[in-house]
Amino acid sequence: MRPLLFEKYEGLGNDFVVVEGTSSMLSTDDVMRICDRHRGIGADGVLFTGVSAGRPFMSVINADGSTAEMCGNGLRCVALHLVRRGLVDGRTFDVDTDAGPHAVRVLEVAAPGRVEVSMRAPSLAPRDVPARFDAPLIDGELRADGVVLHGTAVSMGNPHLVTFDAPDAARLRLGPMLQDDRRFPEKVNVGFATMKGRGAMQLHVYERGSGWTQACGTGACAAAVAAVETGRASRGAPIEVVLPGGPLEIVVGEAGERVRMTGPARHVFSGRLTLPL
Ligand SMILES: N[C@H](CCC[C@H](N)C(=O)O)C(=O)O
Repeated sequence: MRPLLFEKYEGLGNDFVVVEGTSSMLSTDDVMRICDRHRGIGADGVLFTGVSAGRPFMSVINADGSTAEMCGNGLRCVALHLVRRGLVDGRTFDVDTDAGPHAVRVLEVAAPGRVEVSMRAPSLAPRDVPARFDAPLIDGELRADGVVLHGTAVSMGNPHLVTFDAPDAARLRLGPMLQDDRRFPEKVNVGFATMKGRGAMQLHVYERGSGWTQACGTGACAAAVAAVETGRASRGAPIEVVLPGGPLEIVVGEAGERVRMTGPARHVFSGRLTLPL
């Protein structure tokens, strides 16, 4: 039996258990039980954070125990946590993630919990997503379960497939199906977007390893990038991405530049549990 101190956070209803330490602290079973909304705390994932050798870090484990390279809503929650706990100086700092050498940059942690971050630059290269296509998938035709739709594959450090033309009636069926599509060897987060003019969209995301969530930060970034790459939105202009849990403001920079995401993060409660649950 071992105690575990944790903090519960949420960003637009995408909720996380935040633990100071590394992901080696918990087994896959621990994470799954912690995230279980009936037998545990309940969360879309567990975030591990702290400062190592003077560098803030974040690691992400999904509710099903799978590892994710990046988490946008989680990053805002971790940024708020690091500031609340006095583990970083000031309001602007870099955070190392498992998405490779380019740290993401927290630009501002403003009260009450409005956080602006500079996400790493997106990539549409199939090898980066990763995806089994010969060329970048930009409004490329896909067939799934007898439905013909068009999708754009984007890496935000984690893999995303965004479609603007999936029939609403098919969305609930297509989300889980496309998440496991064999063309995405590490599975994929699936975003179903509907443009509302050039500066706004509605978005529902079926997340890899967590299912339908109230919000997906990297999904909002990927959908904004896909909208720009397919001519549905403009670079440099704010795009309001409205998710079931609320809106995020995304600004897509020039090609190869970072994507800015602004939205809320909220500390819900502190807790202590005894493992194994
Ligand atoms: N399920 C995602 C990680 C969490 C992403 C999402 N919660 C966000 O805010 O970006 C994946 O496996 O890539």
